[in-house]
Amino acid sequence: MSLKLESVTLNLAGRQVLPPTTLNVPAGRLVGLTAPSGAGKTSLISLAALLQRPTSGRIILDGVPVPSELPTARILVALRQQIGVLPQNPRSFADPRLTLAETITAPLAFRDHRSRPAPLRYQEQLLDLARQMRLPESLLSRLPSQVSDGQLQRALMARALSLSPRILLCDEPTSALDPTTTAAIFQVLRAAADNGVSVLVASHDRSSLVQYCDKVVALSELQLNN
Ligand SMILES: Nc1ncnc2c1ncn2[C@@H]1O[C@H](COP(=O)(O)OP(=O)(O)OP(=O)(O)O)[C@@H](O)[C@H]1O
Repeated sequence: MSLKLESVTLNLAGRQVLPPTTLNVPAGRLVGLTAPSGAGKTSLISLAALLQRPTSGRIILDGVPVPSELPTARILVALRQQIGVLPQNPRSFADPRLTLAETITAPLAFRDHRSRPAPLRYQEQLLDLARQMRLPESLLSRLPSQVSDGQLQRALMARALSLSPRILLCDEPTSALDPTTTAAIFQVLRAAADNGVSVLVASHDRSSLVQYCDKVVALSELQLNN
């Protein structure tokens, strides 16, 4: 599913935190995004994830603009379920009461209208996702407070992949990882793109972006022609 942000802006607390920005991530492409701290990369990802509405501009999925009037909650949920998001700060995002197994399978439980996480029902997918993310099975019963930042980051990446998204948005996916695990994560992102997923990766690790991405863009370049 292709993702296009067309001259999107975001105002928060009366201030423009994202100036007009245009970005295109075609289906099957892995696009890297670099930006200085505070330039608006997290804001851009939250717009692309349909977690916030742009103040102006349009978001276009597979050529179809997302309505600027809030679509019904059901349509919005259906669209969001096609978009996997790895947040920048895993520690503040993860629910401290859920085990890694519950965290990873929570989107599957939500999709199936379960009121509680049910990792045993999704055991096969859980083990497959953990394997892809190089997470030992023995960690899956632990709480976020009982694992390292890098292990939690990999669990949240597994969560982002759990619904087989058609768009994947990753905010600093390897900030807490060693070089070997970083390479493994980028290989997973590469494989997702090769399977037709549109992948956007924001990272300060420019050398990994250059090594694995089809294209690396600076946020400032996306704002020049608007
Ligand atoms: N709720 C808010 N209200 C007002 N300003 C905000 C709010 N959230 C973020 N900002 C401001 O918006 C700008 C962009 O924030 P954003 O989090 O998108 O930056 P970023 O590029 O992801 O930065 P970093 O790499 O440091 O995480 C920053 O200057 C920030 O201070």
